[in-house]
Order: sequence, then structure tokens, then C-alpha cells
Amino acid sequence: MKILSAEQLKEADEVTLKNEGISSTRLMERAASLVFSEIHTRLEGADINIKIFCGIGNNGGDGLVVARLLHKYGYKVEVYVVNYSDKRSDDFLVNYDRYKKESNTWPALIKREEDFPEISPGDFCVDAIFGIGLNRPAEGWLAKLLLHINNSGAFCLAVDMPSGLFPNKVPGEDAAVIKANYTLTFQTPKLVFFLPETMKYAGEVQVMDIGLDRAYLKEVKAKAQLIGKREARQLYKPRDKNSHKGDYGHTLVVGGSYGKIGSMVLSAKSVLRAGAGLCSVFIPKCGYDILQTSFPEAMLITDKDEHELTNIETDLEPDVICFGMGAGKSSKTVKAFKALLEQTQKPMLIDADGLNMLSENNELLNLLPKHSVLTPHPKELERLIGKWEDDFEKMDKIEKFTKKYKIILVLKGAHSFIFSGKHTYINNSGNPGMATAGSGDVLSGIIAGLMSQEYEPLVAAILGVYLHGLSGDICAEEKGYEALISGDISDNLGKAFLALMNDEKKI
Ligand SMILES: NC(=O)C1=CN([C@@H]2O[C@H](COP(=O)(O)OP(=O)(O)OC[C@H]3O[C@@H](n4cnc5c(N)ncnc54)[C@H](O)[C@@H]3O)[C@@H](O)[C@H]2O)[C@@H](O)CC1
Ligand SMILES: [K+]
Repeated sequence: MKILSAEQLKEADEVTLKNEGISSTRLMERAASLVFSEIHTRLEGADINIKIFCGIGNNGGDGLVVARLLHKYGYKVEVYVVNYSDKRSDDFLVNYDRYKKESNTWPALIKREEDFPEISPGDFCVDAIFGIGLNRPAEGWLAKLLLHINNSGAFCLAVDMPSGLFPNKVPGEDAAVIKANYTLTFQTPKLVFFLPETMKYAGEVQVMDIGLDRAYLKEVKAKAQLIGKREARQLYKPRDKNSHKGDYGHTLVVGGSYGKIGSMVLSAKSVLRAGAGLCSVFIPKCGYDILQTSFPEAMLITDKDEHELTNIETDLEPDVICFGMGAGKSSKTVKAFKALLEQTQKPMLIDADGLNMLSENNELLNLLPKHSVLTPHPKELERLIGKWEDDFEKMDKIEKFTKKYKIILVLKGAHSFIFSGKHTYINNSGNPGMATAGSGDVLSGIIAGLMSQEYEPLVAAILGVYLHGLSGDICAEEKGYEALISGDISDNLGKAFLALMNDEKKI
């Protein structure tokens, strides 16, 4: 699903009005009716106090439509107009009158702190103060109102966006922003719902298709795309009945050092679980027994050194090399890595200590085969590209970095981001249970395993990240977040492939 900017959404809005020949009031009614239906479906007529806070722009107009419909269906509704300016939008005014007619009441006006209503923890608040039109931080009593709602302990549903959150930048540290439990957002998700610094504000996000112009949405170039099941499924290549293991490629997994052989077991297993035909493993001698015993499906080659990689020589011709897990970064290993890079033309996957070696020996970056996939977590990324001011600057820096070295970068996180230089993809599977040792080793194995099956490196990265998260979701259903360990993610990958093609299953 495309993630559009506020400007693009406003343009989509205008194109829709023109092409459908409808008024903006009609479009507002359509959008806000969906919000009402969602609330009505969940509350089922519950006898609770619903407090609706409306700004004086179109987000506030949406709030007034929701208020009118809830009132009509017998809910206990109190409307507060957050009167931060006298410039009320036309559609706000139309719906202000309609609400007054429907309810025979005048909404309360909030103009200063003394006007704030009491909010009990059992109340249901609707935040319709600001949407994508926010253009400066909320200040004075307005900021206090947002904090008053946050501190009330009441459930808060944000319409389109949590108020105080900019669609295109990170709010300052002390900025007042609504911390919603749930956000019903119009037409497309907003980028800030997925960035580490701002994702806490939106709570759970649901996208409402308000029927904006299809042709516009199809043509418009989005800065980023959200990858859910539908998108991931389109990338999957079904297997030919008449095939053999040679058709699914050969992955060579290189890494490990004394005490870190387990990471290699996890990666290598995940290579085969992702469907690669063959998996060879290159490790220091100390890992021989461990790997042969725990993973007999792999072919094994050892370094001359007992404890670390010093000379990665094989006569194999793998389709992809997955490098770095548990490798350490001694000078001998750096030398061996350099020689490997010099010999390799096909795109590689580089993870963990492979990334650390790249950041400590910058000249190695120039040796990376084109379209290689790098899979840093935020700390590894910082070592590679330096510090950033905020998430937006981080994205700019990554874009330049990926363009410069013609690589693909997977930034791991609650929502992992995949950068191709031209486009950004945001993964929507996974859960907090996956923040566990070895989860990254499993991911590198999955992506490399897909690359060896002739998935383009970018496609392997997107699909691999999605499947990794989906498998984690399946594990979490069975084991809960705390008990989930990374071997489970690898072991359940088969169920993730099945769930990818299955419409009935929730996950
Ligand atoms: N674009 C679309 O496709 C649709 C938009 N709709 C609604 O319209 C919203 C956008 O409406 P608006 O453009 O009127 O903007 P908002 O309602 O988000 O904001 C209202 C006005 O507040 C002022 N303002 C911004 N920051 C302020 C601050 N910190 N303190 C005081 N005043 C501030 C601005 O001048 C802005 O125009 C969307 O978020 C959505 O809720 C929907 O009605 C349906 C369709
Ligand atoms: K809002």
C-alpha cells in the first residue's frame, strides 16, 4: 500500500471532487461516516460517555459528522469545539450547523484552560482537533489540552492523525502530541506511523478507504510503500512440479568464531527453511562438531584456523554468499573478508560483524558487489553512516548511502525498512517477541536463501523481511512474546509460507 504525503493526499482529494463531481462536504460525510461505522461496530451501543474534541478545520468537521451520527444512534455524546482560531473551514461550519440541528444543543467551546472538561478513565475520547493540516506545534492552552486528554487515562481514538503529530517531520522533544490508542486514518497510512521516533503516538492503525480517485492513487509516485500480506504474496514465486534441488540455488554461509558458532547454525538452517536447494557453511575449525551435529543438512568447510576466519578459500561456486554472523573483526578476519569481496561478483548478503568490518574499514565498501543486501540494526547503521538528527535525516542519509554503493539496505526495527536507493518499503509483519538473540541471524539466512532461488536481491529482501515477521507472528500466537526464541522463527518458516497464500487464516 502506498504511503502518501499530506500534499499528495490533498491533491487526491481535489482530483476526486473534480472527477466525481461531488462537493467537499459530501466527501467529508463519506469519510467520517466510515469512522462512525467503525466506532458503532465496536461499541455496539454501549452506554459510555463519548467526548469528541473538534478543531475548527476539516479534521474538526469530520469530528462533527461522527458526533451527529453517534447522537442519531442514541450514544451519549459531548462535543467540544477547540477554538484555537476564528478561521473555521467551510465544511466545519456546515457540519457545526448540522450537529446543532440534530442534537438541539450547542457544542461547548474551549478557549482557555478553565474550559477543559473533566475526563474520566472510563470515557471514550475522539481526537478530531488536527489532521494532516497541522503546520506548527500546538502551544499554550492548546498544548495543555492535548496533555490533559493524554493524562486522563481514557481510551483515545484519533481521526486521521493524532493531533500535534506532523505528517512530515518529527515533533520536538517537549511537543504536545496526542497519544492515541487507535488511529483511523484516511486512504493511506502516513509515514510517521512507522518511524521509531513517532510510532508511539498513533497506537494501532487502521486505514479507511474513503474512495479517493483510483487513477490518481495508481499513478502517483509514493515515497514509501507499506508491505502487508497482499504485497508480499505478489512477490512469491510458486515452485515448478518438475524441479530438483539444483533449481533452487546454492547458498554459502560464511562466519562464526569461537563462542559464536550458534549464529551460524541459525543462519544456515534458515537458508534451507527459506527454500534454497543447497547450503554450504564455512566456519573456523572449532565449529565443526557443533554444526555437523545440529544441522546435518549443511555441507561444511572449515578454515585452517581453530577460532576465527583467516582465509576463506573454497572451490565452490555458490549463487550467493551470506557473510558476517558471529565472525568477529580481528585483523586476520578483515583480511579474509577483503579477499572474499575481491573475488565475488554476485550480490552478497552482509550482516552483523560483516557490517562492523565495513564501517571500520571504509575502503571495503567500494568492493561490495552491486545490489548486495546489508542488514544493519540501528547501532550498526550508525557505525556505517554516522549519527542523524532525526528519523527523516536518517532516511535521507540511507538513501544517499544506498545510491552511492548501489546496494540494498534493510534497517531492522519494530517496522523494518528496506531501502533500494529509489524506493523505501516498510514491513508490516512481526511483533515485539522477535526482539530476541539471533533473530537477525535468521533474517540474513532467509534473505540469502531467497536470493539463491533467483529472487532479485531487492525482492528477496522485501519478501524475506515479511516472511520473517510473519513467522514471528505465528510463533507469538503459540508461545507468547516472552518465550519466543529465534530458532522458533526459523522452524516456523514453513507455516509462514503457507499463511502467505492462505486468505482464511488471520495471520
Ligand atoms: N484530504 C482528504 O482527502 C480529506 C480530508 N479530510 C480531513 O481534513 C483534514 C485536513 O483538514 P485541514 O486541511 O482543514 O487541516 P486540519 O483540520 O488538520 O487543521 C486545521 C487548521 O489548523 C491550523 N493549524 C495548524 N497547526 C496549528 C496549530 N499548531 N495551532 C493552531 N492552528 C493550527 C491550520 O491553519 C489548519 O488549516 C484531514 O486530516 C482529514 O481529517 C476528510 O474530511 C476527508 C477527505
Ligand atoms: K486528529
